[in-house]
Amino acid sequence: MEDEIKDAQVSCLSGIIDLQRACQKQNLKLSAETNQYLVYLTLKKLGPFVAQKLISKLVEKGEINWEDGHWEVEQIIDHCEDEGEEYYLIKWKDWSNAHNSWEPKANLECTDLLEEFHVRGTKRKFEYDDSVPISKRSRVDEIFQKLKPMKGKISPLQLLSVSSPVKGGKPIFKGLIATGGKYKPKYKPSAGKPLNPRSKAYKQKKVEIIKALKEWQVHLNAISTDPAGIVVENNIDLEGPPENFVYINDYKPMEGIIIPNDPLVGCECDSCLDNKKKCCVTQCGSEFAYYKNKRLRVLKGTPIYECNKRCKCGPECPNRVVQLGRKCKLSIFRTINGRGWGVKTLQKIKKGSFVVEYVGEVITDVEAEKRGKYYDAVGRTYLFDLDYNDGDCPYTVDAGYYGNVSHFINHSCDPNLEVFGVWINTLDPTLPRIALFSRRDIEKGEELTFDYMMTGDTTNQPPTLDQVEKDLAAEFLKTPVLQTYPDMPEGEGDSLEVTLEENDTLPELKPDEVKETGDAADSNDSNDSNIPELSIESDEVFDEPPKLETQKSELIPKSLTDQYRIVCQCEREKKPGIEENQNQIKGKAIWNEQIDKASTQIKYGTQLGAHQETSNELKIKMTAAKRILRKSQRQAYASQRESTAGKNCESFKCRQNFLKSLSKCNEKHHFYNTKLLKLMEKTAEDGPSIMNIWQEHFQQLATPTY
Ligand SMILES: C[S@@+](CC[C@H](N)C(=O)[O-])C[C@H]1O[C@@H](n2cnc3c(N)ncnc32)[C@H](O)[C@@H]1O
Repeated sequence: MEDEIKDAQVSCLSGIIDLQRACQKQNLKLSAETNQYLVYLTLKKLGPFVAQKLISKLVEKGEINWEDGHWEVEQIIDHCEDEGEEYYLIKWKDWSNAHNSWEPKANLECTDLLEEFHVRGTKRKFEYDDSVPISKRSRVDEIFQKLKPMKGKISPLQLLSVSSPVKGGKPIFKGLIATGGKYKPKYKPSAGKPLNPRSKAYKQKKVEIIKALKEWQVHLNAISTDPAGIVVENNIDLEGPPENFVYINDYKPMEGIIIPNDPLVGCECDSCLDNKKKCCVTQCGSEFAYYKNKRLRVLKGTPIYECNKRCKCGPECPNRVVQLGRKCKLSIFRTINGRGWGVKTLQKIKKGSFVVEYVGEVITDVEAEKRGKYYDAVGRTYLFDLDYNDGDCPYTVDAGYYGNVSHFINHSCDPNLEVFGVWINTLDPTLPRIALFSRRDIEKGEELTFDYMMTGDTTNQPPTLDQVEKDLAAEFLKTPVLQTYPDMPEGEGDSLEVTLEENDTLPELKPDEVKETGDAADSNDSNDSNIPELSIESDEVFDEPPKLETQKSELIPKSLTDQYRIVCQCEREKKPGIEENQNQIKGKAIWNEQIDKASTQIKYGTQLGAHQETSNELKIKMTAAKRILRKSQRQAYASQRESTAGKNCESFKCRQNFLKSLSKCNEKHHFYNTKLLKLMEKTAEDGPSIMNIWQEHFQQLATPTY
């Protein structure tokens, strides 16, 4: 099951988009270097075709000003006609032949070169060396090099925001569709420039689109035989119903392929679930796939055999699930980040539930090879290899032209759906049905996704990111942190063991409370190389303590370190005559060191937050950690106030609390830094040098020093 998708070219953009969006939300600005790196990653993920298309759109919109000559025609190489429209194959100045593109005549202003081409005719053909195949990667690198002078001026989101619907094929823009001249244009160029969303024409068009989508929705529901309905929504752009797409309910075999539909065996059970061992499933050598509630009980990769039309059991049999159709109401919606249409659920889905079947044309491997090349060229993929039979894969499902709602389901590296091969009335091992089940509980409104590349472990459910985070947290919570504080009163123990309990949680903060620190905004414009030297100035991080009437001015703490001294002093005042002994001095040193480190962690964490970490959750936790420190600070003041007022000195308790809070804080920071490191590693893949810079930072920070 390793290569279900032929020539899959889809990489997940979600990470980059989420990252930038989260940054925007928190008013964080990426450094120019980081931005450039993300642009590079985005271009790489989009591939040269789509990347060029989006860049051209930005050029058209005037958001990018190429230096003069960037899209200058160097030579006209070839000419063709398509549906009455004339096209020329252009070699662009300063771009390699890999970027040669077919352009409609109307786009060209180089009359001299056109004349010269026609005079020269086909006698003196332009020659270029295409013996060395130019990789997509190197073409992306070339585009990136051209964008480089605009350092920081173009962002991944900006790039994706101009991505537009692809209707059956691709519109041709100036300097687009770099085919290296190998494919001739098949599609007419799009008419005119995109409409201004505020214009009357746009609104009028929108009304038409909504009407067309409504009609399409009615049409889909009339054809669909599934028990649950389909809704169509587009609140994003002017994309109407897709052209060249026919809704079907079952596989549509291409000419020459026959899908058998008469199983030789069926079961005779009264109750299949109670009679698992004798049921047809076990006879087929597999496990009973479902619980009584019809949810999955088998691991990813297990073949599913359902009771078939020869079986005696009725539709209520727990072993009839996929064959009863989709029971979950879904919506085909327009994504906001350049991924075209997507599918979301309109109701909660429990883990292990059948969601939808992947249907399409069943084609031969030879035909799949051909179509794969085409899909590859237009940067889309709908091919699903039915290679469940030990590598033997005579058939592929193509949902590109014929399909159901699953045609619109997008890819994710952390998907919520899992693919299973299901055999019902067709028991041919090379012709399973493809069913998508939920990998976890899915909330109403969540987009449904599956991993096109099917790269995960085929025997065990791969842990979700969420699970990984939980494991990481559990790891930290498990390890007791021993804090030794030698300066303890007798009887209280010479060491204080601070262990975080499972249920020890940081105070809940609402996202808007995050703003209160202001630290992130301070470092908005800095980049990795100019993280300022750290100093521990309490007023930068903590509240100004309340002034005490009875307090001597020199006792007003300026920093946490000072605060500790006050606590010590307060201790001494409680026990006059006791000199500061070696233990106390040592204890004080440890104390100071801990406070310094905690503050450094907080400041570093905040700076990281400003640079790379954009998770709102992290910011909340950071603020919460600071709050814990502030709270202990307040406690220290309170106890100090009590002691100076001659009341029962609570300073030990206070110090204990303080220590506990600090330890908690340290752990949390260590946890989040490690988490950040993991996240960054996950995003890094094969990124260039900036990754190393980041990793160095993270490695330093992730090393527990206390
Ligand atoms: C099976 S279709 C999914 C529906 C598609 N979005 C549409 O509008 O028809 C697969 C195509 O959607 C796009 N796509 C799907 N998942 C994506 C992702 N995570 N990031 C970027 N593009 C994606 C790619 O163009 C891919 O070839």
